[in-house]
Amino acid sequence: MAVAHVRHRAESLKPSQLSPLEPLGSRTKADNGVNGGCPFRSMPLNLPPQTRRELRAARRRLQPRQHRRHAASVAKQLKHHRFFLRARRIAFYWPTDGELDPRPLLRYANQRGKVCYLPVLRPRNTCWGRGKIWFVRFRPGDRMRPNRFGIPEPTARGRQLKLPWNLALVLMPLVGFDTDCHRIGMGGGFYDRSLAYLRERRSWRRPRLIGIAHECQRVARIEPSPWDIPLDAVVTERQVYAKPSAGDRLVQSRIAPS
Ligand SMILES: Nc1nc2c(c(=O)[nH]1)N(C=O)[C@@H](CNc1ccc(C(=O)N[C@@H](CCC(=O)O)C(=O)O)cc1)CN2
Ligand SMILES: Nc1ncnc2c1ncn2[C@@H]1O[C@H](COP(=O)(O)OP(=O)(O)OP(=O)(O)O)[C@@H](O)[C@H]1O
Repeated sequence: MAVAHVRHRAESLKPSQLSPLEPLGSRTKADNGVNGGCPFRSMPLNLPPQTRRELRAARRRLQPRQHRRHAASVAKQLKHHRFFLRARRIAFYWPTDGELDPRPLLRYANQRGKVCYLPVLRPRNTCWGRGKIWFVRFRPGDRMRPNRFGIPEPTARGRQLKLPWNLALVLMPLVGFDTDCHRIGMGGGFYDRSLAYLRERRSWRRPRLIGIAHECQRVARIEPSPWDIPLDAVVTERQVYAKPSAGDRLVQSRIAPS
């Protein structure tokens, strides 16, 4: 329903901006953007601002009942996911702007003895630089204060702070994703900057990264930018999208038409 609404809105966009907003299920397999049938084959992360706005509007249009159902479904799938089961320290986020609500899973995780964190924009002047996030320990009921974007954050004073390499799993909000687990965020680059160390030191401790989204945030294809950190998986109310393995990519390139 929400997707149909997006399609209706999309009709007023320029042709080059149409396809990422269309439900992929409405196209034939040959036309789904993977093999060139899609006029919008790939989408750079430095998107036209209008595309980000449309994707954000799509998730905001979901009804409260749909939000609850999606949140419950994602929690149900993740409770049994091996990354969640194995992780002790897990970063969540406080939902804003129609994002899928991870708080049912947060409550469950807290009951199961997991140590939960929320992102906080650079709480102090530290060597962990500008435009990055810390992760602050959070228990349901803790005091919160809005950050500069109006998103509630736990107050950092006296709380345990963690950097990403101390976490086992980071659940990430997103604005758009594709089935290769590429992510478009709000455009601040906070997660990418905070995880940039993973590009330089591959053997460095790496948290598992799972994007959480509504199905209506799926786009045909995102061309990753050089700073983009790929996710291990994306979970929606419908399914878990796992990052294709190197083996899958090899097979795909062998069968792809030259
Ligand atoms: N729930 C949640 N928490 C999060 C993020 C997120 O995406 N979701 N972030 C993910 O990185 C960080 C915050 N990043 C954000 C980046 C831009 C905007 C935003 O609304 N920008 C406005 C412009 C506002 C302005 O310039 O003052 C906009 O795009 O309209 C919000 C959060 C950390 N916490
Ligand atoms: N590792 C990095 N170092 C410096 N700048 C970066 C890095 N990663 C991203 N940026 C900058 O951040 C800006 C926004 O990046 P991008 O559009 O990928 O953000 P995003 O992933 O959508 O946002 P967010 O992570 O906050 O949800 C880019 O213009 C880029 O210049």
